Amino acid sequence: MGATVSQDDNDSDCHTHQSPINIWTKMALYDPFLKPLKIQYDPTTSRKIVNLGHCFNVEFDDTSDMSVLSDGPLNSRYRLRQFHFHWGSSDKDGSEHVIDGNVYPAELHIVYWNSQKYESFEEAAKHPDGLAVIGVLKLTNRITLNLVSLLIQGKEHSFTKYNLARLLPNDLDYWTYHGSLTTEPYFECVTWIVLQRAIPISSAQLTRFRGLLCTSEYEKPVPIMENHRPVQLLHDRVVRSSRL
Ligand SMILES: NS(=O)(=O)c1ccc(NCc2ccco2)cc1
Ligand SMILES: [Zn+2]
Repeated sequence: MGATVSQDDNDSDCHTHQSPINIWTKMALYDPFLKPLKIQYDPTTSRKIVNLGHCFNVEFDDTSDMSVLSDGPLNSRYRLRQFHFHWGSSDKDGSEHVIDGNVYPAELHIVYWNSQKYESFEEAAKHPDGLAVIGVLKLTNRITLNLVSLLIQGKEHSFTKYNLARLLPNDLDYWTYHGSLTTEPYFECVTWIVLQRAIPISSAQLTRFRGLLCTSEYEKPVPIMENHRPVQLLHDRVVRSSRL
């Protein structure tokens, strides 16, 4: 009889840095050496918005260091690749990270890769310091209005001069921990930076998310009702906070 593989192979000892997690704010360790996030953004780098079937991405030109993230918990400069959202089948759930047991209706992920050490996003994703993802809850109408034309999987169209700053709160205090991609291939390559300021998102905007279809033109329409992963075990990790 061969060895039995645990149902969720993330329990095996080589998958102990998975994401998302429940952040118990009272257990987070204030680290005075954490710097403020430095977010440099050039609106001319936004390229297109695309329905990937399980979510939609706003994608950027990441052929040079035009829109970059540095400082914060990071030791390198990270280049902006894309941002996307996670949501639920109702306003009661949807976020991936959970704060003191509280689930939010949706979560934005702004995905950067370490262009100082690695040649490409795909290469960076194979290393523990390869990616940095900012998690935040915020939505502006321009994105949801664009979803109307992205209804079916595979659809995309140009999305230029987008001002990313509209997605971020003024207060950039954050929790940070080492974790993974929250979808396949679940690589443990992400320095997570979860903003402490959650900005409300309207129910109408969430409804438009759920209106996105994961089917193509010729199939029976199936909406992307939810695409958030359950929280994972913290194991030996400590979450640090940029604010006392
Ligand atoms: N939800 S997320 O921010 O953790 C996230 C971000 C990016 C990918 N990309 C998937 C991928 C392909 C090759 C390497 O990586 C998957 C998940
Ligand atoms: Zn994500």
